[in-house]
Formats: sequence, C-alpha cells, structure tokens
Amino acid sequence: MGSQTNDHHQLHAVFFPFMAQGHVIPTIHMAKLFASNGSKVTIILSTSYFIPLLSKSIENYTSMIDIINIKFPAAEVGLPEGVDNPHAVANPSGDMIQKYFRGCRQLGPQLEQILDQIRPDCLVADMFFPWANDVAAKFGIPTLLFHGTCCFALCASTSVFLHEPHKKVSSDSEHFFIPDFPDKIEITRSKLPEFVRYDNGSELTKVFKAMREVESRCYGVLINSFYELEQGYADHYRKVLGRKAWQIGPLFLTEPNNKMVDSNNQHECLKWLNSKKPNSVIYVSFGSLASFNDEQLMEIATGLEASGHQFIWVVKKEKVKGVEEEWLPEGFEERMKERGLIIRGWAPQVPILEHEAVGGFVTHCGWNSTLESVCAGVPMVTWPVAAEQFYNEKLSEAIRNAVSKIMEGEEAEEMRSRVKSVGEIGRNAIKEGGSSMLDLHVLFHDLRSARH
Ligand SMILES: O=c1ccn([C@@H]2O[C@H](COP(=O)(O)OP(=O)(O)O[C@H]3O[C@H](CO)[C@@H](O)[C@H](O)[C@H]3O)[C@@H](O)[C@H]2O)c(=O)[nH]1
Repeated sequence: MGSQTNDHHQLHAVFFPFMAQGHVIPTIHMAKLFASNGSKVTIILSTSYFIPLLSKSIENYTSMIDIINIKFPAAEVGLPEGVDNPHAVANPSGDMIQKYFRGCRQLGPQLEQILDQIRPDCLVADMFFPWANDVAAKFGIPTLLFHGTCCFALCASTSVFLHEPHKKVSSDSEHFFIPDFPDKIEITRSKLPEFVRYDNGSELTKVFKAMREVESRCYGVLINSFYELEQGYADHYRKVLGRKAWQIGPLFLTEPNNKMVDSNNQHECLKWLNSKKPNSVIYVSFGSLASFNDEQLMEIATGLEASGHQFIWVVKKEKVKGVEEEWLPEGFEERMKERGLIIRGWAPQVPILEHEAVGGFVTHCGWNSTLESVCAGVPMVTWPVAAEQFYNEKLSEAIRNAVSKIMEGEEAEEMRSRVKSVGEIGRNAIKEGGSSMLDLHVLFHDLRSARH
C-alpha cells in the first residue's frame, strides 16, 4: 500500500547548473525529461545571461518548470558587475576565473533559502558546486551530482585522484597506465588538467578535491550517457568504485528531431549544406569555452585550406567592420568562398552534425560534442584542449573501434542487421523501454522511496 501511494507522489526536482553552455544545455534537456515524466522542476540560475535561452527552450513547459534567478556576488569577490558567468571571463586561465569560482562558493545562503522554502524531493547539483550537498543535507534532501561527462572520464579521473600515478613519473611526457582500470589506457601527465597535475591550491583544485569526496557520499550521480555505449565503465563506476549512478542520456536526443525544422527557418549554413554531396564537408568546432589565440587560429585556417576539403568552421570571434583580421591568412575568405564557411559565434551544431553532407568532425572532445557526433554517426578527428577532454578522446578511440566492428569485418553483416549504428542504440536508449528511460524510472522510484 505504502509504496503504491509513494509511486503517485509528484516529485519536485531542483536543478542547480554551472553557468557554462556545456552544463546548461544538458541541464535544460534533463529538466524537460524530468518534467515530461511528471516531475515538477525548478531551475536555479546564478546569472541572467542564460534567461533568454532557457525561457525559449522551456516555452511549452511553463506549467511544469520554474526558473529562479539568484544573484552572483561579483562585486564581493572583486569582479566587475556583470561578470557572473564563465563566458564573461575574458581569460579562462587567469585571475578572474579564480574569483569566479570563489564567487560560486558564496552562493550557499541563497541556495539554502530556496531549498528551505521549496523542500524538493531532490537537488541536482552541478559538480562545480560540491558544497551544495551539505546545504541540501540540512533539510534531508538527497543530492544528485551532475558532472556533464561520461562514465569513462569519471572512472579515469577517480582513479587518477585515488592512486596519483602522475606523482610517480619523472616527467610530464613519461607514459603511465591509468591504475585499477578495466582497459589498459596509457596517458601522460601533460594530458591531465592543470589543476590535477600540479595540485597548486587553485580554486579549481579545491573544487575538484571536494567534488571527488562528495561524489562518494552524496545520494548519487546522474550521467549523460547510455549503458550500451560504455558498459564496462558503467559497471566499474558502480560496482568497483561503489558509486550510485543513473545513466539517462543521450539527453540531447530528448529534443524533437532537429531534421523536422521548418526549411524556411533554417540557418544559412544548413542551406549551404543542402547544396553539398553526402559526407563531403568537415565540421570544425571546439565547443563553447575553448579559446585560441590568433596564431593558433591562423594554423587551423592554413590547415583547412591545405586539406583541400570543404568545411564549416565555428570561430568565437565577431567580425569588426573595417578592421583587418589578424587571425586569417590574407585573402582566405575570398579564396574559400565556395569551399568553406566560417560561422562566427554560435552554430546550430546538432543539425549540422545530423546533416548528410557532413562527413567528419574536428572536435575538442567536450562530452556533449562527442555524444552528439557519436549519435549522428559522424567520425571524429580529436583535438582535446582542456578539462577531462583527453579522457573523452580515449573513449572516442574506443568508440571508433566499436563503430568499425559494427561497420566492417566478418560479424558486420549480422550485427548491422541488428543495430544500424551506435547512434541508433543511443536513440533507443532514451525511448520508453530503453536502458536510459528504465534508469530514469528506477531513479524516480528510488527518490519516492527516499521520502520519509
Ligand atoms: O557554436 C556552438 C558551440 C557549441 N554548441 C553546443 O554547445 C555544447 C558544447 O558542449 P561540449 O561539447 O561538452 O563542450 P564545452 O562547452 O567545452 O563543455 C564543457 O563541459 C563539458 C561537459 O561537462 C565537458 O565535457 C567539457 O570538457 C567542458 O569544456 C554542445 O551541446 C554543442 O552542440 C553549439 O550548439 N554551437
């Protein structure tokens, strides 16, 4: 009787995302997934920067999803007014980002007030806010951490955290294996994030240490991935590392099919792609945060021109009228007029990857991009830049091998008749009855049971 009553209780989940595109986008998808499965949702934003994106994304969900905009203490940590999100920080490795993270730690009292008022059934807190677990615990509210990345990267970074293999090598370039790991994966210290490599007491080092510690004692972890993609690592994460986790992705596939977009409303680049042959264009983009200096951009431009291939290249730079662009070889745009398209600012990445003219993706291996590419069946050229992207690159290699196994060789025919691609398995995972939807239902059941 008791559990039946529980199963009808409407859940209320509060989402508290880190204010960067790579975290906000999957959080919006997750919030909509929760809402369309009957949960009430509140999203806390610590900047107004994302209000337009969020409001538009949830316009059909307004009765189910509330937004609360809290104030980021910019002035209190010595940041100019308005610098309240990582995209507003000019140099991500400089002093401002340290201040930004210090400001994040001061959001506690505002979170506490909201949780006290709403008393939700769970808090989904971004990994950058590990302290949120203790705030929620004051009210007996279970906290689910959201890292934004895959099981593979979580297992790798946990192993490096626990065993510190990088402290046992004599140079940044000496190879070592990730210890206590399902596969033999070789890496070097130079590929670890700086804050892990040097343990330098920076704000990021503190956050990552706290996050690893909280991960083992919070209610559990939500993962934007699907079981079939990285079965060995999903099992390792749960059974060997002992983490409670639910894989509920690929979250972006919960959005309506992008191919259905009204052709009159199509972005220019999609119209351009319509005029190209299948698999003839390479898409080049490094996510929402990576920044390159003019010399690096010049190298990329030169490489693209020399490749002889058609391309779409996303560059996070505005064109200033009448100002000579230092980062492009002279006459580049004129020469590339027919062959290449530079998108300045924001590109419609998912529809681009899903377009049949796109045959390859040069990516920094942000997890969202990796997953989007895998699901679109687009091969990747990997160019990791920061964070856990070097781990994602290793999983990308494993995926590439898995895709080859599906596409080539003796077993191929039989396997192809069962599954067309890894992407199709992903699409099935988020359909009713698929592995991710089952995990979501298990989570909802667990949360209802956790109510006292
Ligand atoms: O012009 C653009 C640029 C990006 N995107 C989208 O923005 C997201 C970018 O996410 P991701 O590929 O994960 O890259 P980052 O923005 O760099 O993500 C950060 O967050 C990820 C999730 O935690 C981590 O895996 C990365 O290392 C970290 O840099 C993806 O959904 C893209 O489709 C666009 O739609 N248009």
